Amino acid sequence: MAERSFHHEIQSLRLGAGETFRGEGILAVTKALLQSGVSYVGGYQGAPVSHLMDVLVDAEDLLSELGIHIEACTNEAAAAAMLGASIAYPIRGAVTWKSVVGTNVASDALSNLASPGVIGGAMIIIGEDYGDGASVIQERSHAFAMKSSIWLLDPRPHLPAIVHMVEKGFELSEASHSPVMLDLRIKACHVTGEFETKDNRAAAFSRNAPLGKPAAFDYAKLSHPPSTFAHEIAKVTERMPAAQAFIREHKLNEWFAGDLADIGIVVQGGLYNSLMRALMRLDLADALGNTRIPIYCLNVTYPLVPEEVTAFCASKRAVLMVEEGTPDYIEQALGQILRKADLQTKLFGKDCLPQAGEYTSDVMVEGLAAFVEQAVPQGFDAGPARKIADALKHHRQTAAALLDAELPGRQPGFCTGCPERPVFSALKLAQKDVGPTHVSADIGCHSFGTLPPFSMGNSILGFGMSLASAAAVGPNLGRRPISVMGDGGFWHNGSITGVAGTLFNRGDGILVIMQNGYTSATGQQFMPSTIAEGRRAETPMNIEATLKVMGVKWLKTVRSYSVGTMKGVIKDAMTTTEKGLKVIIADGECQLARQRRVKSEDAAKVKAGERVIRVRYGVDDEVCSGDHSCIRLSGCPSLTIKPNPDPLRDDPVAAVINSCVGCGLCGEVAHAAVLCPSFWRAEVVQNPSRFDLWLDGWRNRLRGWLQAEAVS
Ligand SMILES: O=C(O)C(=O)Cc1c[nH]c2ccccc12
Repeated sequence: MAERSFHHEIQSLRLGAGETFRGEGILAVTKALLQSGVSYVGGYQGAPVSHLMDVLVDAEDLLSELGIHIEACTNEAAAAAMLGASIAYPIRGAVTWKSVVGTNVASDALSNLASPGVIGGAMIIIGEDYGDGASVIQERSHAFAMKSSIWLLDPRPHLPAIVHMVEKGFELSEASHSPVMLDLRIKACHVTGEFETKDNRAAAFSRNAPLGKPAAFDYAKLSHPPSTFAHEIAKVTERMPAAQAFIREHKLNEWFAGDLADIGIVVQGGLYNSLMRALMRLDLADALGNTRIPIYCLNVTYPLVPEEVTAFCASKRAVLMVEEGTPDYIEQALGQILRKADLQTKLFGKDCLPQAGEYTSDVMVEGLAAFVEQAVPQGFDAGPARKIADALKHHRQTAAALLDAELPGRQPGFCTGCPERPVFSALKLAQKDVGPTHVSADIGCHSFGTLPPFSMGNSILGFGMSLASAAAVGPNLGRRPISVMGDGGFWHNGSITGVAGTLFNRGDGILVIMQNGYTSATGQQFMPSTIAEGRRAETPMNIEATLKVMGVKWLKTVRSYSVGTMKGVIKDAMTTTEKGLKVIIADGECQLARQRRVKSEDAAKVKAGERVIRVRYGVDDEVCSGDHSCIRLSGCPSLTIKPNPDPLRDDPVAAVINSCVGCGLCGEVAHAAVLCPSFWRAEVVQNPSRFDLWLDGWRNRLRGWLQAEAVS
């Protein structure tokens, strides 16, 4: 169902003792969970951990053999809540989501989960969506670990290390009675490699072997006062020391020796590979992992183990803390540890490396060069390292200057045939007539409406929060704001924070719900109102019916490709004298999901000799005026330009390329904007019927006559 098929990975999940798993980091985690004897998994998909849920959903058969329950949670708070109750039992559970945003959503449940103390290991696998490839705001998840006494595992991106930390993570959770977070950066999720597998472990208690009775009632185990006061003390007096002892005894943090022994580097485990690459480029390490500067690699970034820190630093004149993002929590903690131990080791960190932004190997090359220059290790000349760093910087600058002149920008945008594109065309056209208003954007594929050619959105907030945010703008703007939300966002929280809130407060405004049937941006997962693959029968939730029951009176469902109708409905919503929330459901299946579905359905039909029609659009070169309004209004990747074949005209003409899926928007937009008669529509018929062949014969004959007429 989702974006990718995981057939291959699912086979790998069955590997036993002594075999070799090959694949991506995030999928190695799934195998590690099975080896750890979890009783359930849950989560909410999002980059870069979507695949963790997807592969487990696809591996339903294996999970039921092992008795593992899987819950596709409606949001991250629901996922955290699962752990919050299961910690009272001797069962292990793992949940996953993207961070930092998902952690924000989960934070209420998370605080409560972290209070009473854990019996069965509780693990949260967070996809740290930070850095150049990230899709959300840039903040650190580290703060959540610190404030809630949740231990933060940050394994170096190496499959055996990641798997080891999953397995040890559960033990740590149980030994210290605390939840743990396994923090996987984008690079760690996608790093490929191999590890030696173990047999999967069925849990002692699971769906196949139920506990049978509830936990004994114990008020002291409830995150409710006055128990919470005791929990707060237990966190610092018992759980933290137990965690530190476990981390030390099981050597979760790693030491790598080097000959420049009077300096050292402390690094977050997740940054280890980039650090090694940077050291290699500076001739300070080799490809086999041998380093000249000693490294203390923190596979657990919270809590720190002060004895380990002082042992590493005691013989060193200077250490560099390589810690990504802001604030520099670990560097501050190192400073305090050194000070309290009265060590004179000089501490470098954010003075050599940037305060903000991803620590790529390029960034680290510069920071390391600055560090060795200032730290002056004995018997070492920092000159060559500085030279290499400068040469690399110069090389990058030269390349950037050259590229800047030659390469056009390539913005991300809607897919070919996306049902959300026409809604923005209609919004643009409607605002031309009734004037501009505040467009409250949201998270999802529709957030691409904020980019050219639409460039619409005066604010964009968290997932499902567009309508809630419009509550402050509407009354003060004097115009109805338009909030855009996906069906994914509606179920994630918009139905409550937005719709219920607006109705309750008798707010006046417009909500456009993009109903495409999936949480598309995260990889086309199913959600409560998904109707694909017969889901309606199983989960009969329906947005239209839900809105009616909630009390929405002004409610219209419009086919999203009908630009003219949509424009009219938006204008009505903007101008009607009727007060209150007006909801427009823009209905159109995610085209990526649809193409995947239709492609296999059509292939089967063609094979069976059945008649199959594909619709294609094109532009008549002779009619196209070359003004390209169609491109400006649509932005479809299949709609482009080509040289004008007419030798008497030099303007390029519009052209539809082969990736067209026949959604028809180019024709529709032209119609709604009263622009252009140059679009044609064709039907490609496979396995034609006798009627098709007869019709085709007559059409050919007619064309022949007309051509003969034109020539004579
Ligand atoms: O998958 C992504 O990249 C997303 O941004 C989607 C998403 C999943 N969970 C969220 C919680 C808050 C904001 C966005 C998301």
